[in-house]
Amino acid sequence: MRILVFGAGSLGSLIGGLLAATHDVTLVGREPHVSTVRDQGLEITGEIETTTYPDADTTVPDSAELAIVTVKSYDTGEAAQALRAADPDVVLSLQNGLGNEESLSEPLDGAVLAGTCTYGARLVEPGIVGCTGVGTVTLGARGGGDSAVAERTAGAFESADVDTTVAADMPRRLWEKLAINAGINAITALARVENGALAEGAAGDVAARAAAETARVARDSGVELPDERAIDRLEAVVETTAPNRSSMYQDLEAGQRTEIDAINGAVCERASEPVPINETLTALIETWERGRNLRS
Ligand SMILES: NC(=O)C1=CN([C@@H]2O[C@H](COP(=O)(O)OP(=O)(O)OC[C@H]3O[C@@H](n4cnc5c(N)ncnc54)[C@H](OP(=O)(O)O)[C@@H]3O)[C@@H](O)[C@H]2O)C=CC1
Ligand SMILES: CC(C)(CO)C(=O)C(=O)O
Repeated sequence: MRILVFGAGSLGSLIGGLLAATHDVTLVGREPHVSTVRDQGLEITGEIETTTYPDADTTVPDSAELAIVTVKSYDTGEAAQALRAADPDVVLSLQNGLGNEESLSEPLDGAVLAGTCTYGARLVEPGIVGCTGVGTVTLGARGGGDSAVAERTAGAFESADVDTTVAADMPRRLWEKLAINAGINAITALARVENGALAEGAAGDVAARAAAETARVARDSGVELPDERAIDRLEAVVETTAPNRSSMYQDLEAGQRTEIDAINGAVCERASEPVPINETLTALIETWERGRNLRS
């Protein structure tokens, strides 16, 4: 399959690098990473060790069967515009947060699939990406239901040994992942603690309330997600990722913009009743971003 990965940072390089073992892959990213990959190949280190040889560029090729989007959520609109030149048959987002599929489907004609990914990745240096956790890609029709396109896409991932599940309930899964990120990311970033610090105490209670608010907004949006399910999933992820620094904690440490708009901000935007925990977390992170001139 001719696959284009838009946003060859940490996750895009890992997934694109793995897919390049059996597919014709182009990584679209930044210099000097893309020239290093073109010249020397992409080295994957950590929990998976291999070198593959995807093509790499700063602009999109003129066609693609599948485009995988792995930019940060605040760059999705720009990614969608850039992808018009490749006119991909199928577009798949593996990003965190809500609203990415909507941003992609507006300017693009191809089928847009929803996805989540529990692989962990970190760009170590140009040409080298670390796999910090072997996980699963879950994908399916963005509105839910069976999808032959999703089955074909999953087949392409599996033929490259990327563990993949096709799900007929992607809306619920996206909200469930959102509840986890809404509970963990901003709190660990603001308190500068690893995920495991939310296993007990006041911060853990606030995280559970953020997840429960998210579940309520999901139900108001027509997605069946009980509070207990959202809190159970949050607690399970806090336990399994206890030593991790959340991506938002890492963003704050690096002085970079966060994905707050697509996480707690997305909950606030869709809520028809007050969601005080999500509103507070959004306001605090946005204030930090404004103070750093990372948002207008
Ligand atoms: N890393 C991980 O383990 C996981 C990440 N995710 C999600 O995946 C998404 C990506 O995360 P991650 O890989 O960590 O982020 P990164 O910032 O490492 O990767 C995104 C890359 O896309 C590049 N990019 C943005 N816009 C363009 C453009 N117009 N042209 C070319 N390149 C562009 C960025 O460059 P620049 O920074 O210069 O703009 C950056 O290199 C997020 O939504 C994240 O939440 C989900 C699961 C796991
Ligand atoms: C699941 C979790 C919270 C793991 O750290 C994550 O997705 C993130 O940090 O963005």
